[in-house]
Amino acid sequence: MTDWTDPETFAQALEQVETKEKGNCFEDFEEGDVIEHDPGLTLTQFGNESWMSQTLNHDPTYWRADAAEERGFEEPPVHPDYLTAATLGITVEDLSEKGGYFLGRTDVRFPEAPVYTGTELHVESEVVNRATSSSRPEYGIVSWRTRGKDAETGDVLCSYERTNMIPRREPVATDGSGTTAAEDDENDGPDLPETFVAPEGGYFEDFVEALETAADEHAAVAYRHERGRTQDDVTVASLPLSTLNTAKQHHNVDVMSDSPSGDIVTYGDVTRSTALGHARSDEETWREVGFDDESFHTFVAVGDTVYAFTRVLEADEAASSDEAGTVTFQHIAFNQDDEPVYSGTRTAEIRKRSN
Ligand SMILES: CC(C)(COP(=O)(O)OP(=O)(O)OC[C@H]1O[C@@H](n2cnc3c(N)ncnc32)[C@H](O)[C@@H]1OP(=O)(O)O)[C@@H](O)C(=O)NCCC(=O)NCCSC(=O)C[C@](C)(O)C(=O)O
Repeated sequence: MTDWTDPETFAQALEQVETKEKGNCFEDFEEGDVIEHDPGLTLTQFGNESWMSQTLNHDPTYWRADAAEERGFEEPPVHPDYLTAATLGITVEDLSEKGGYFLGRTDVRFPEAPVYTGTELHVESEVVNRATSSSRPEYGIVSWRTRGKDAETGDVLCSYERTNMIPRREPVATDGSGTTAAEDDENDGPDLPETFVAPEGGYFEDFVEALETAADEHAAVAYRHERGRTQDDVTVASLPLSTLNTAKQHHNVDVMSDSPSGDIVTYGDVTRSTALGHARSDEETWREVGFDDESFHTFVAVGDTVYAFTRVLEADEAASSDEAGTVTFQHIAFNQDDEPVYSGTRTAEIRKRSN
């Protein structure tokens, strides 16, 4: 009788059998397709707190009943970064489990009303664009518009448009016209302002004052945050799986050894949330309004440290509450070699100093 566990026999069996594949390739997506994602999850206090603790998002509003009540919430709400990561995590099985990297996202929006733990999330996505990659024939580029809804009420809790590199079944011939970083560098040297201004504090008025100072001098409001978070097994593998993100990029070292990164990499939402956590620790955040033009520039892996840099772009008195004003930031996450790994603009309401 055949011993199927004999290594030689088993190796041959492995070669001959069909693999029940997961996920979809570039060719499987058609513009206009709407995909209702079967996985869904309940936004739990444990999931919320694990995400926030590990990404250094320690704003007491999300942790303590008295601080939440002071902000007008019934209890500590779900953090917008965990909500965003969970909305995306649920989509991975259908959209990006096949591999390929998260390149960018824009138009990330949240409603004004807070979301509380216990809410069941139901997510759907529409394919909005498919494009050939001119530099990487084995991949295509796909964009989806995704909506995370309260499964009970149907209210949209988080929406965005995301773009990924997605493996093709068959590589295509390309013109190879992608511009390389070296070519870009040849054209321009750095063009930075002479002076950098940092706000004195973290209230809305501090950002307004810093912008006014910078307007008077040939200057920009830009500063770095001191904290860094070295990536470990928890941030790279555990946090994405806690959002049902099944992308092999984060937990299958075997497959990833033969990929552009050569190793498992941090989930883009962990990298970005960590940098935002550093930035928020130096401000009085009132409410997250949205994010645009988010890009992931290079890989982050176990052992890399995520730091954050902030530019303040605009401040506006108008906000959903008299207690806050609206500030637009550009945040850049960077690693221990000072290489940008993520950038994006963020619009947030920032608390005003009480008189
Ligand atoms: C992927 C790498 C190696 C390619 O690096 P490269 O040097 O080959 O090229 P590139 O220029 O950066 O980008 C390749 C192509 O994508 C295009 N592209 C680029 N960005 C955008 C964008 N926003 N929107 C639309 N298109 C974009 C770009 O224009 C170019 O087109 P081309 O081939 O025709 O010249 C490099 O960009 C890189 O290392 N990026 C970081 C990727 C990363 O670490 N992402 C986060 C982790 S993966 C993840 O979280 C996964 C997730 C969430 O679980 C899940 O989707 O399932």
